[in-house]
Amino acid sequence: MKNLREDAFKIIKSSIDFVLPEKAVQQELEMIDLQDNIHIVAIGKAAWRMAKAAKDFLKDKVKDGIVITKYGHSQGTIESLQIYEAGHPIPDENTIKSTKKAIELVQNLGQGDVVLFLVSGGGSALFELPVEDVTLEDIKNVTDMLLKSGANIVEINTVRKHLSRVKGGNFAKLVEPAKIYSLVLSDVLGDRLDSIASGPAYPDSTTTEDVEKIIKKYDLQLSEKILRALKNETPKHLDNVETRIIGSVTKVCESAAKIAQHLGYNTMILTTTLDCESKEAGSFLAAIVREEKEREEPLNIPCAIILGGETVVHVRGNGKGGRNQELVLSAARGIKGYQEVLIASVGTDGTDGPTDAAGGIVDGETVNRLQEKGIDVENALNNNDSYHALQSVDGLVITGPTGTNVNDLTFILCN
Ligand SMILES: Nc1ncnc2c1ncn2[C@@H]1O[C@H](COP(=O)(O)OP(=O)(O)O)[C@@H](O)[C@H]1O
Ligand SMILES: O=C(O)[C@@H](CO)OP(=O)(O)O
Ligand SMILES: [Mg+2]
Repeated sequence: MKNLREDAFKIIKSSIDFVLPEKAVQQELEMIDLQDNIHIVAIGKAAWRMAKAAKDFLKDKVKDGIVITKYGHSQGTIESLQIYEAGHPIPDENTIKSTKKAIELVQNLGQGDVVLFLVSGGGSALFELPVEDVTLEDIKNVTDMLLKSGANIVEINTVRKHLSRVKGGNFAKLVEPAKIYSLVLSDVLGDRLDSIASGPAYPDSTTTEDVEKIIKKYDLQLSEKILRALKNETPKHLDNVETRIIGSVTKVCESAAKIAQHLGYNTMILTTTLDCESKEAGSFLAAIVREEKEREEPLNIPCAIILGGETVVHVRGNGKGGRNQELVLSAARGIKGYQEVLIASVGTDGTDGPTDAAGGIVDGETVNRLQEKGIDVENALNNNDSYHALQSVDGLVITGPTGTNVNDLTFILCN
């Protein structure tokens, strides 16, 4: 007899453990011949663990360095490195303060110097110094508007890059003439290096014309000042950078598949590029569950169907939630009454939206349990209040910050 819920938590924990950055950072450093006097700059939600792994491996070769991560994501001091925490997903004063410190660290380096740049998602909010005339307040407003617009991360970062002195390759320019080795943990579908953390050390493929299209597409209401600032073009060529991707959503899907197989499920990775509206993804997953229960297609049961990606939410209500929680709550509607089924979805960084949950988990009884509590699923979804709905039926997955960030893992278990 299988315990689907227990298995789901095992799959979540083990597959996230598998994509913690330590091993990947070390493996990559073993292949690069770095001399002494290395300067570490680590940004993003996985910055602390990436920097710790690099320092443990390179030891005294590290001259100095800086870690900029999200609040609650650092785990103490690291010898020779300054550690900062700042606001995410909306940047704050500490974002600017620590970014200035990073610039100070690199701006007077010479040709023989090397910056080891450790990049992970979250970097866009955590690493920022706006172009002239644009204030932190402006950046906060634009970020908030973009995050709620339903724009995907590539579109969001296309706009952010054109307002920044460090994004879109601009940081690499500040590091010149020193060289940058960049190790990147990808949380962007298709591993687009100019989008991950807004590509501070990668030639930017997006243009001011792209920015204009995005403003039109999402009807963004921006001031004259911001529109003027958005005319800044980003660097298209960089000569001082070498970049390697050391982890992505594909890896977490592969590890989830292995664990599910080990637990006795027939397993398939359906996609690693799920990118539609969260609610629609939920409905689609419910349809797959019904197919499994009615016809045992596409897999014989017991089965685990795994998806990776990053869905989007048009936030219109004023509830609390995140894209993974919204996805599973939406899915709960379509699997109502089915026995021995489960759908789970989590952010591998341990935080889904502005909540303390990594994601959510639902089964065939979830909607009935919500009704017993007097919660209407449609209302909760319309108000983007998936967190409180799931909380009332023990449907939240809480892991705390994981120290990695390779996007979202979603899966179905059927027995
Ligand atoms: N109440 C809500 N319900 C669902 N999604 C939300 C809600 N509030 C914010 N979001 C979504 O959460 C996203 C930010 O969540 P977060 O997990 O920090 O993203 P990431 O892990 O990609 O940094 C925003 O893009 C927004 O669309
Ligand atoms: O920093 C960013 O631009 C994005 C993508 O890398 O990460 P997150 O969605 O975690 O903020
Ligand atoms: Mg993201």
